[in-house]
Amino acid sequence: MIQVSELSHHFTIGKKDTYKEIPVVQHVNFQVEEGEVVSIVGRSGSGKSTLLHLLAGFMQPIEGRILLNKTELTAMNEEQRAQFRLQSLGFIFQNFQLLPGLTAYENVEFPLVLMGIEEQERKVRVDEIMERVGLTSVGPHYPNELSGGQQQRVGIARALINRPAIILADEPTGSLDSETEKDILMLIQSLNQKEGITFIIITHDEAVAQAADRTYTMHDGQLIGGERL
Ligand SMILES: Nc1ncnc2c1ncn2[C@@H]1O[C@H](COP(=O)(O)OP(=O)(O)OP(=O)(O)O)[C@@H](O)[C@H]1O
Repeated sequence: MIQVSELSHHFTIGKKDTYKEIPVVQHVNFQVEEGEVVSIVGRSGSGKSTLLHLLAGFMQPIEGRILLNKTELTAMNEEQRAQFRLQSLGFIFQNFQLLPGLTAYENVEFPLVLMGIEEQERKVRVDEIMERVGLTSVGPHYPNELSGGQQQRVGIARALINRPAIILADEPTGSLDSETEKDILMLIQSLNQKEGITFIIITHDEAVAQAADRTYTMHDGQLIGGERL
């Protein structure tokens, strides 16, 4: 389902004459099967978020290939990647990244507006997803009127709204207290088990890492481990 080969990326920092290349992802190879939950752990600055952003097509790697469901993401231009993301991927952020001027309902609905889906169908789909993640009563509320856990449920509902086969999550429980973290973890597990959604989750959290089928460790831009326990 996900096949990554020889993926490398560096950032360029500094001024024109004295610029430096900082390698961040180095010759990463890995595969994820349909329906797996894979976690990625590793020290701060080891390159985890950069790897996930490459998988989401937010940016293009310097080298290497990413195949998502047999589609080569790395062969697409920026606009094609954005379109592919909108149609086929979900992304969950640590700090939720909700639009503050939109209600919870409108945040979840937003990707469908971008996809040009008409209002009647949008309503059916948003209502169904909101119910599934336990958000029915908070639809009219703005993000700043919601708890952290509720905001993350809105983030998850938004990630689910395009019915993606793959969800990428960058520290999805990193801003939550431990009780709320458990709720969100259970929601992720139930989405995986009931709907077969594949998850790749970056985490610092032991409980989240342990709930995964496999765990990789990112170390200085390289991915190690990942064996099935
Ligand atoms: N846009 C950028 N320009 C220059 N350097 C960057 C950029 N983004 C990230 N970096 C650098 O790349 C390295 C890896 O960053 P990344 O965010 O991928 O690490 P991480 O493992 O996700 O860290 P954390 O756990 O703290 O989120 C860091 O040294 C960071 O400073």
